[in-house]
Amino acid sequence: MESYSYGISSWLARLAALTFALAVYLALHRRFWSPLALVPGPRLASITRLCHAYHIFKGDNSTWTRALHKQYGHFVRIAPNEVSVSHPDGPALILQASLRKGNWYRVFSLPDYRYVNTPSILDPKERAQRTRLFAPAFLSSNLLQAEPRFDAVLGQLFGRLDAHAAAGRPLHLDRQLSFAALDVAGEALFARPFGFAAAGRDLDGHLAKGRAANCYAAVAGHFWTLHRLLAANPLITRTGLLAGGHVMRSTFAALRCAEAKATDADAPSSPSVVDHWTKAGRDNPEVLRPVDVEAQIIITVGAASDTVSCAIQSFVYHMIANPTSWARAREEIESQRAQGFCKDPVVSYQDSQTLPYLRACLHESIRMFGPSPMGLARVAPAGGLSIGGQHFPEGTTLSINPNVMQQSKECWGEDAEEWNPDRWFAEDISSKLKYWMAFGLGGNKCPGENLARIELFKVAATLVRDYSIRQVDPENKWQWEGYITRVPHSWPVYVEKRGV
Ligand code: HEM
Repeated sequence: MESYSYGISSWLARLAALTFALAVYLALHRRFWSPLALVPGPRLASITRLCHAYHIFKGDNSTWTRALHKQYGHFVRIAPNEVSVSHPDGPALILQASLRKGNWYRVFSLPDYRYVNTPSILDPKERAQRTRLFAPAFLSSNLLQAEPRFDAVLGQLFGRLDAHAAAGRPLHLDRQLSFAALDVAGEALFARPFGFAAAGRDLDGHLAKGRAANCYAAVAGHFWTLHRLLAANPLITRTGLLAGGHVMRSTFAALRCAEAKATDADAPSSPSVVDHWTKAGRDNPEVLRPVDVEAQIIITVGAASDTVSCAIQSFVYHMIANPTSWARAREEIESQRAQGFCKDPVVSYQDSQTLPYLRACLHESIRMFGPSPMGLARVAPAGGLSIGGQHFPEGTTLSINPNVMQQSKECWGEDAEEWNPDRWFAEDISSKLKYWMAFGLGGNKCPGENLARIELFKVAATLVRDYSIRQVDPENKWQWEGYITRVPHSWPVYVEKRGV
């Protein structure tokens, strides 16, 4: 018996020694013999993905990546097989070329790996085929048919501001903006709100759960095999442990309703995004199964609120820190009002397009602090890819972080890190637009950009016209975590309503 247990422990010791030797070999290989060995970056990052994953988990991936580029230059090895690129040719060669997406994107298969949607499809041709069916629903002309319904939701948001202004109470604008963005998304997608803006509070802990899921997914995408076994496993989703919540229940109820409406000859005109998509599914059953439409809707609901909330927060935060910009934007609106524009209770999208300075401020605030903190990752094609004289072998993951490019002095000039909306009127601005990539670039660009722009312009114009806003503590800096989306918080404000 003794010799039997001695035999087992000796085998275990040998197994441990072998595992250790393999790990050392792998580390040495990645560090010194990999084709990327000469690309600079933190030593630990060249050996293990854990270093990058740690910064994603901490929520500071975007600032970490920016600091690394300042230290190491255009190319930084942020993981054994991933190089972050800040070379000015990078956006065109990586994002505007039709390259396969990095494996991380598979994490968007939600609720589990059986569900395929456009962000989780890595192959560019396959993705483009499906995007062609989904995209028409997001044309501005379609979305704007729902503008009166958006106004009803935004009216609830501004009603909340009015109540806080009247009571002189501090307001957590970040939360109210997220509620409104969720409900505008509900209106656009299903022609019904989720009910957050009316309630003025989180329902079913959606925001908190969503942010935990955002953190989990941002990390889990880099550990796909484990994720597939655990959270993205149909056996787990069937238990219902991870699904559910008010938004999911409302989403599926609205979907069933859209499917029923599809067979209803008396269905009203002005179809919602989901009406368009269920019809596209019926017309193209070989490409788009009902489950594919569901997968696309789930991801779209998830992508539509914190992004918009972050962008509007960025606008307000930067504008109140730069009161001359706020005053100039208000002057612009007043002069348009004198000519009969911008008079609706919530400024119409059409009227907001007569405000070039406001547009410049919106673009500048998203340039300074955009909602997407992750590097947008693509894979070097057969034959590899050369950028600025550096060759990357086939299969290397090359990522571009929008925040790095948007504040690069090489791309934007010496004042790249400073607030300056006037840069958007400079003669050479068109040559810089390829470095403004808050919505991504190329074939994978954000499909929700039109909806986001409608919300951003309407809310920004109405806020500047009707309110004065200041932080409760003017010295306070907002806080934020950046996982898949950056979510600022902890900067309560006082609002004052203007007599307009
Ligand atoms: C200011 C607001 C927004 C910003 C800055 C933003 C930004 C982005 C970015 C950077 C991407 C990834 C591009 C890439 O992987 O290369 C993306 C993808 C996506 N966005 Fe947005 N987004 C915003 C609002 C919205 C809204 C309102 C919706 C929905 C109505 C939406 C839906 C999506 C979807 C579904 C994807 C995945 C697209 C795909 O790969 O097929 N986004 N967005």
